[in-house]
Amino acid sequence: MGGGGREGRSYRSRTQRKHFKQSRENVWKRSKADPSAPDSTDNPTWQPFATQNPAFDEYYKAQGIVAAEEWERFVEVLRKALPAAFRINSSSQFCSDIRSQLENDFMESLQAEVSEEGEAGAIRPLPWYPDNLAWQSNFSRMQLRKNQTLERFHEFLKLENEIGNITRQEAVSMVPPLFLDVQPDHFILDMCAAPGSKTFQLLEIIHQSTKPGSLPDGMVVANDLDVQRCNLLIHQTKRMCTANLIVTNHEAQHFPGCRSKSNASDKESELESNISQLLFDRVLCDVPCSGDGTLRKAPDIWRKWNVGLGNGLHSLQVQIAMRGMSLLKVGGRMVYSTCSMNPVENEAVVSEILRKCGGSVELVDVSSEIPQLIRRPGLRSWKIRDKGAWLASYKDVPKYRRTGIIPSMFPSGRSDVDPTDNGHKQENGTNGNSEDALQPTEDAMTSVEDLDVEVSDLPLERCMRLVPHDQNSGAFFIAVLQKVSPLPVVQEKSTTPQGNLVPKKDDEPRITLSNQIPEDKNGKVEVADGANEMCPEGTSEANLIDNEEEGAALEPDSFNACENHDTEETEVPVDKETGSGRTGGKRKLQMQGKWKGVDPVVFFKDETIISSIQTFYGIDESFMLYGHLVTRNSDANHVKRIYYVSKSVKDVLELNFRVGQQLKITSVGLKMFERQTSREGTTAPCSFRISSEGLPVILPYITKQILYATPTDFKHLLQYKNIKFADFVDAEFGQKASKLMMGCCVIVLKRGGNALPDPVQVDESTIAIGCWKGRASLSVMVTAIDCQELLERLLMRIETEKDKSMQENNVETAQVQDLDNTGKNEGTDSMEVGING
Ligand SMILES: C[S@@+](CC[C@H](N)C(=O)[O-])C[C@H]1O[C@@H](n2cnc3c(N)ncnc32)[C@H](O)[C@@H]1O
Repeated sequence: MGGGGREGRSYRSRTQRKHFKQSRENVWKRSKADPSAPDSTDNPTWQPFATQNPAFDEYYKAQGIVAAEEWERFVEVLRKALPAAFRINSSSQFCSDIRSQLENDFMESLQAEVSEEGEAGAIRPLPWYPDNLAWQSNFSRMQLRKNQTLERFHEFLKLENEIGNITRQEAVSMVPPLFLDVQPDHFILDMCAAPGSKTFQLLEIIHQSTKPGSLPDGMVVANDLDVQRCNLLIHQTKRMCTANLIVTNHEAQHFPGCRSKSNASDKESELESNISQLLFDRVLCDVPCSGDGTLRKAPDIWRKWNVGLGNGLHSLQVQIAMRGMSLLKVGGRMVYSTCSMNPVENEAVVSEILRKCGGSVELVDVSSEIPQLIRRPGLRSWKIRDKGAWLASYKDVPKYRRTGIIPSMFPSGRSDVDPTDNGHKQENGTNGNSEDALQPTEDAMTSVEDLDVEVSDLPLERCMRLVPHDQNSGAFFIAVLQKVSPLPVVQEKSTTPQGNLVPKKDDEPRITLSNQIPEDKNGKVEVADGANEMCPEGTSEANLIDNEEEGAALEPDSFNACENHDTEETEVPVDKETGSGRTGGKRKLQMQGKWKGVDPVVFFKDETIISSIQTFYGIDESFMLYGHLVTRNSDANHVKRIYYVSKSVKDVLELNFRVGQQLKITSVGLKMFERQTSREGTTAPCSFRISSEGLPVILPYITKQILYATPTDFKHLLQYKNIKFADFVDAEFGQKASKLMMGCCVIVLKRGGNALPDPVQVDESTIAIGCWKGRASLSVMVTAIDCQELLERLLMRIETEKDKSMQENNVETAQVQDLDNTGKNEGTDSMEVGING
């Protein structure tokens, strides 16, 4: 099982959050859908959400997802607002500091508040999540605001959330990635990934044991059909600052297989890359679902819920899961999950996967994994509700409903109907699809007890259903599947609605009627040839351009997308773009790529620029630049940002070129270098600065333009953003800084004694920031909010270290005290006072 380990992780950057901050809802503000929202009483037109639905009660009582005697408790908890849960980002440099703050400070102080007022619960780590990295808080927003201790906690949550050091995520939604057993060298496909909370977790896991400056061998492909939701995903994952992620925009059920047909001309590239097909070690299949497991968070679902929602999604869920299975390597693991409680979206889908895959896929017994997590076994028996009637097996389905209600929805998956039988239960003559009667009929209620329900012979008890009243959470369904051998050739249309088995002819595309999954040519692995895929509906060109401008990590060089970004993110004077490359003030014409509206990703190979960067920063040769840099612009003279990709991503990009760009990539790579467009910038020897997010990866390899600063001067830089060389407290540092070449430089916080390694040595605790060496001063190139966070964290660390330093009574003590004193002048705007204080 993978999780966020404490040790040996390489910490990633704390910056690159401007877009994220702008676009992301601040989840610590009151949500409209929060039924417990205290301020709602101020609004006379406000109506609480209905928190009941007779069709829901009838359906789930009959399915027996909880025992009859538990029903009242189950719905009572379902009607309560969900406690807020959040995860500490294990990739954050301040992960341990934040955890200690929660464990040693807030847990205690908040508990005091709770006992004073006689209320239950405060904050607590979720016992089943590794390393105390996931937490749950039981305070309402009103409570958070009403006294000083809680207010402080509220501010902490808001800041860390905004910075990206914590991520709000429903507790149960954190579970599926934990069951994937992810290793750092795994290729992982997250099929329906937006808004990306699980993608983020997966990235954390693959990064957790990498050393500073190295990258994991694995990678994540995060896919979603919805372009706007892909943007949310990109914003989420940007905080991870990873070079090991590709974001794609496909229908998951038709995700391209990228199978390369090797021939002589491919030989050269085959030598460089060891993949000839895009297969994955792990697949997360967190499919679209009816979402009734999120009722506590989204109480409007009470009103909208009907049985048709689940019935209508079953086929798509099977298709997506089957595509996932076909893209999974033999020996690989796939987790199928939904935030729905409905067996037709859960056990029925898992059963159909097992049936279709024959013995080549097993449902894994994970009962011994994450033992602290309370879960219920999957059901082996359920029934289908349609048009106000209960159906025990497919033969009960009226003929006119046999396209909407299909055999795979039933426990046996059998389609054995008498072709002359019209279905005996009811014929009401309507032909609508899947809207249930709002009020169950007396007949339907009585008939449910008399149903001769099918019982599956598959080991479905190995599936997991998390229910709200077991651990005060939302509900979730999880199944862990392992591919033990190649998928069988599907020779027959196995579970067609009509139940007729049609032998497959060799020249026909191998398609199973019930799920429409294209299967591959050799019949061993069912991988669709994605070469002819069309742009999915809804991904218009306009949408895609919006997408990229708002947040794609590897944006096309759209000129209007980044100017503000430059000026806001850095304190360095930055000129507006010259406008070269613009077409009449509008976005420049796009390069012709396979995917309409998405500029192709190209490898950046301009030797002059690469070697100028290498020389300027003295980048050690062991850091692979050639072949790892990509852009969206093939004109090197106009490239504004250069992105870095890991070896694994590089291999996939190369494969993608060989197979005719089957992947529609909306984002890839870690922004490493940005062209400096200010007047000062263009006269600097190197026109590319190192971006904040790329800095942690390249830091250990930089040998020039890098200096240590004392804690005092480092803190002053963060406080005042721009300091004249003569004004540094450490005059030697000021002098050294003045001798750097004009342009971007890196300032590393000096810790410990005076003997400093040269070149700079980097470990997990190294704190470094990008600065700009100008004519007379040094300017910080870090966002204001990141400066604030760094300052606070530094003060906290220094407070902890102060005692140690005092005991040793060395030179460092004086600096710590000095810094401590200046920290008390936090509010002052005067640099003079700050420095002299
Ligand atoms: C349950 S949400 C995924 C949540 C996500 N895994 C997370 O943890 O943040 C389902 C996602 O599936 C996407 N989706 C719906 N139909 C899809 C399809 N055919 N292919 C791929 N994604 C699809 C939706 O846009 C939605 O973002």
